[in-house]
Amino acid sequence: MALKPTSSASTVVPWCDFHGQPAVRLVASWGDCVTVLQQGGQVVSWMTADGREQLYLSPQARWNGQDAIRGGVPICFPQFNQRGPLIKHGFARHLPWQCVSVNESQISFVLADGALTRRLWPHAFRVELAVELSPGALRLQLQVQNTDTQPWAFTAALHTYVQVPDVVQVHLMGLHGAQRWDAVRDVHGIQEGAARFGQEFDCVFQSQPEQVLRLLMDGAPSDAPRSLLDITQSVSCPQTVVWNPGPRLGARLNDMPDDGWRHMLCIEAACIDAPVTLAPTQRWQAWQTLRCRA
Ligand SMILES: O=P(O)(O)OC[C@H]1O[C@@H](O)[C@H](O)[C@@H](O)[C@@H]1O
Repeated sequence: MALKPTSSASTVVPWCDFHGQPAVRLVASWGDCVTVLQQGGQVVSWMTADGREQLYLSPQARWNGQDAIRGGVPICFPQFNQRGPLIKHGFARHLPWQCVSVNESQISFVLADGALTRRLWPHAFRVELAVELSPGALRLQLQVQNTDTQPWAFTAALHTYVQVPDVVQVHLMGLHGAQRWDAVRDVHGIQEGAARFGQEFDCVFQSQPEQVLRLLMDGAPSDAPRSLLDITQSVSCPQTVVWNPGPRLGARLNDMPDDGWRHMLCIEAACIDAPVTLAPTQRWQAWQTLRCRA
């Protein structure tokens, strides 16, 4: 699974090096900047013009070109978590993707089936991730196409790691009244008020109509402005997964520092409870947007 910069013939790709791995960095004219790794088509940095990094990336992430990278926005495809026979969260985050276009505000990467993926999952497919910058905002658009002659089914998620000053101080609003499955306790219920963190948190929420999640990061140092992030997702993602390992599981994750759990919160646009079946040529699209409101 050697990672070599590849791109389509018509695109001149401004490759850069990111922890020894090929990546593409886009700096928009207004100063926001995004970096997408060839491995997994994974966004690994989104820095707004004020110089703030908005995504969490573990300082102990493994940069060997194969292991899943802890942070940024891993793409889970064609399987979410361990809900099927494939490796956890599917193979897409482990493989080299191809950069197919770069312009002043957008980078697109593609993963298509090949000999390796067909050994793991015997289907022809094309997955495209478009990463788009606008001032203070990041939009991730995922398109999955069946390029096979038979139907097949998948689950998927945009597994976004948001960087937070201190997760214990964070309020995640916008989920009040949502049905939730608490995967840590295996309990179904309804979310009351804002979600708060401090212990292992792993919940699948049923998305609500017009859902806007608002992350209020109170833990910023007192001289820093109070910061807010709004997160929306397409209706094609009927679930939102919220994950933080907390101190005990965090200490067992060897690709994360012991206190790493305090600085991240995963908010994932997900389509996982019912697999999507695509007929030949059919496409499915999903998106997630993150918007800073300082
Ligand atoms: O360690 P991984 O494979 O990247 O997965 C991290 C987490 O991803 C989340 O999406 C799941 O809900 C958790 O159950 C899981 O532990």
